[in-house]
Amino acid sequence: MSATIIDGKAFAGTVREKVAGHVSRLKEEHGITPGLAVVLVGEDPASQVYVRSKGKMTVEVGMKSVEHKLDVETPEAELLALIDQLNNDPEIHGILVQLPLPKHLNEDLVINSIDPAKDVDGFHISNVGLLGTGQKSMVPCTPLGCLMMLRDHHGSLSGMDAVVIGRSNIVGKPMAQLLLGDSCTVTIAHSRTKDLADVVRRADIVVAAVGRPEMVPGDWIKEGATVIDVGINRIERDGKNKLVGDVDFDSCAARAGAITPVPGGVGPMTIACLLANTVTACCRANGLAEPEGLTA
Ligand SMILES: NC(=O)C1=CN([C@@H]2O[C@H](COP(=O)(O)OP(=O)(O)OC[C@H]3O[C@@H](n4cnc5c(N)ncnc54)[C@H](OP(=O)(O)O)[C@@H]3O)[C@@H](O)[C@H]2O)C=CC1
Ligand SMILES: Nc1nc(=O)c2c([nH]1)NC[C@@H]1CN(c3ccc(C(=O)N[C@@H](CCC(=O)O)C(=O)O)cc3)C=[N+]21
Repeated sequence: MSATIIDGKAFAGTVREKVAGHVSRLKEEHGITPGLAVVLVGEDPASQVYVRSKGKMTVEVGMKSVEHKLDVETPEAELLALIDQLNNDPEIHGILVQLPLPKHLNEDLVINSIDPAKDVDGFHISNVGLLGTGQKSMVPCTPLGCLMMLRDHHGSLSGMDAVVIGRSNIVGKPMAQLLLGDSCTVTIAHSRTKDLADVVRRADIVVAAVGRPEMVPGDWIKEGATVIDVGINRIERDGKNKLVGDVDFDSCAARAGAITPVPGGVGPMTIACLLANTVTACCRANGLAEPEGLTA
């Protein structure tokens, strides 16, 4: 079997077009411009790539984009003061603090100081709790992007066996919640999982979010399964820098029914969902009907 390649880049383009439509409506009918603030502390290379393309796309869909780049040694009180200022700024509807933060900063404290209504990453403890109990929340962008691609490909996910490899707060756990919400039978695997190969072989849907280049080989994949590769790993091969995922693309594509590539899969959807969440937050903040099809 030769897999369908799920084109995340193209799908993200259609999501951004929808977002742009809502942005122009908000501007014309209500005189409101959705605003997104991104806070970057220090110079994590992965985060820099993300911030760059995010800023460009925010402006492309007609939103206001604000970037705060802080020194790597910024004291916690200063970061918290900036977040407080953004929480109280009526022109800012979404706040994203790039992770990971430098070691001297308490990540939980920082994230939980963001106004949950402006927490477009969906990492605040209130949003995590709302998602876990099936209530309306801000949904983390990467898992939301994965869910949109899965729904688009399969229609209903009800009753499917899903395995999520990775249990981080930003990808693995919220991904599992969303799949459960769509009535999958969900297994969360991690570094202590016994016989990962066996666990993955049972799955109709495999979401790999590990951070280990090409660790999932094709012979773990059930014939016809859908493979969503969240991994973003920079490696050197044949003297060249290359971006690869957490699955071995060629051997997995040979067995899967559908698979997302890296680059051009989950990454662009993450950014599109960030913009979607900002429009959703803006509508909610202004008591307006929120866009359909842009949330979980
Ligand atoms: N495309 C996108 O938009 C995004 C991509 N990413 C990428 O996704 C990947 C994962 O990110 P993130 O969740 O933040 O990573 P974390 O490092 O926070 O989590 C990795 C998870 O993988 C598990 N793990 C590690 N080694 C193994 C192993 N040998 N077998 C099984 N499980 C293992 C860990 O288990 P344990 O808990 O036991 O340690 C952990 O739960 C990275 O490549 C990252 O760059 C991240 C965010 C967005
Ligand atoms: N608070 C916070 N929220 C995040 O969502 C968050 C974060 N911190 N820290 C870093 C990770 C990583 N991340 C990516 C998003 C898009 C691409 C992306 O668009 N990738 C392109 C390739 C880009 C390239 O060429 O390097 C692709 O896969 O096609 C990558 C990585 C979001 N993260």
